[in-house]
Amino acid sequence: MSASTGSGEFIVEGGHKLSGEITPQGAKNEALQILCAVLLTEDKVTIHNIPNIIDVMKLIDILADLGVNVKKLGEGSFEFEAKDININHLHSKEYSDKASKLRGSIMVLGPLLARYGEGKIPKPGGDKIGRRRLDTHFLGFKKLGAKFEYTEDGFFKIDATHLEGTYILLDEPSVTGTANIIMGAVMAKGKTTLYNAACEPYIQQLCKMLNRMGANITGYGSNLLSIEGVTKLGGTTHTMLPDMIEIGSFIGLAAMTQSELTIKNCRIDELGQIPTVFKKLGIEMEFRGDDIYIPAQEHYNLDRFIDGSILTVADGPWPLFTPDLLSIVLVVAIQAKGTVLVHQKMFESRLFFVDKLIDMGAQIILNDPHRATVIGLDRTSNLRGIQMSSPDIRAGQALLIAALSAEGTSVISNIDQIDRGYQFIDERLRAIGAKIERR
Ligand SMILES: CC(=O)N[C@H]1[C@@H](OP(=O)(O)OP(=O)(O)OC[C@H]2O[C@@H](n3ccc(=O)[nH]c3=O)[C@H](O)[C@@H]2O)O[C@H](CO)[C@@H](O)[C@@H]1O
Ligand SMILES: C=C(OP(=O)(O)O)C(=O)O
Repeated sequence: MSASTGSGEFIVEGGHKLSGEITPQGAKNEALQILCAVLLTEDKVTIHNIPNIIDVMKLIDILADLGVNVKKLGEGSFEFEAKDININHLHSKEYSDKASKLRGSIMVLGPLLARYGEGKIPKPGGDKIGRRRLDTHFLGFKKLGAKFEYTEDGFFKIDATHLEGTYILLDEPSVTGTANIIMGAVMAKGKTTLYNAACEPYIQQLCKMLNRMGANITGYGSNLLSIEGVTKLGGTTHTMLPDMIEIGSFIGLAAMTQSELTIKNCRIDELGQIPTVFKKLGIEMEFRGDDIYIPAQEHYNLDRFIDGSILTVADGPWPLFTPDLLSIVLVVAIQAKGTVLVHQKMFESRLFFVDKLIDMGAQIILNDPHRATVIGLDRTSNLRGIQMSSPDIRAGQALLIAALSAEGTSVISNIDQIDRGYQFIDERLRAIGAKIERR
């Protein structure tokens, strides 16, 4: 499968205002869950609004290798039929190589366990943003009756002849862990109660899809799920929500580049705290139907807390603010008026990219690996274009936003870190006036 890929670099000429409309792609992290769920039935599953990004295309490739019949119906629309799965493929080098390239591949385990009683995966890839443990997944599978082994050659293996529903208290509300355990439990015997479950819109979408396939899940949207096992699931049609992380990134982009932008079809009702947090950064926005309109703003003032103390923006499991947008918040604060503490609680190594922003002229203190204080420039000086490498998907997008706002030319290398999550980003930004080239 081909994606909007590229190794290579972006050459960005900063300092140009953008304008017009931009439409968010389908949600990356939802797509990774939904695609794995096609393994749960031998019937046809049609999925729309699949983003054309590296991680998603890699996962579709893995499904095809496993024997899923994949048919492209149109842009972003595919039909999947998991009739004859070749479970032996799990032991091949090809599977091992491909599955270790992305985080989302871990979610093939739940469906394979539910349908075939076994699953195997190498340590999955994804962003290198600190320790990313997988314990929650396997604690859940073990509770359902599976045997778990971490093999000497670095594979996570699960086996179960019989899965039985039970009460599971998750040690943390892991997003992919919750999705995996739900998919493992949908066809287990009896009732599974899952407490301290993640409840991101991604999980809610997955549960809605599974229910349409014949599952019996209640409580999604909260941290207490009840799953009555069924014997079989059937086909369905599913449409991905717009990517809320892209929406947040575009809000940040508009503010930093003083651009008037309309972000189309945002499903504002599913955005949780995202608009509120950007409003706390002083960014004006108007909801026009389901579009978010952002006027060109030369200045924006960071809020303070009611008692006048300095604002903190921190992440947390949904419905708290998603960690995937903190890098964008950080970059937006650079040109705001005021001071903000950005507190990345969930990941240990996601803030180190601030060094590059400091090189560009930003006023930031990295207090420790989890916290950075940004002292807004309020446009008293511009960022300068520099040469930099994109360390992870969201830091990459944050650096791109910084580069678009900066004076002069920036070169951003390692851009498949950006292409991993943002579909044809250079083309889409050029369409609203950005001077960006891929080489
Ligand atoms: C493919 C995919 O869907 N990736 C997303 C998924 O990753 P993923 O499912 O891998 O992330 P998890 O939810 O498991 O955990 C993320 C990190 O937060 C920590 N943690 C988690 C819960 C908690 O209450 N306290 C805490 O500190 C975990 O230990 C871990 O370091 O969810 C993350 C958290 O929203 C997002 O950043 C990733 O983009
Ligand atoms: C951290 C992210 O992705 P992944 O879990 O795939 O590394 C992300 O989408 O911001």
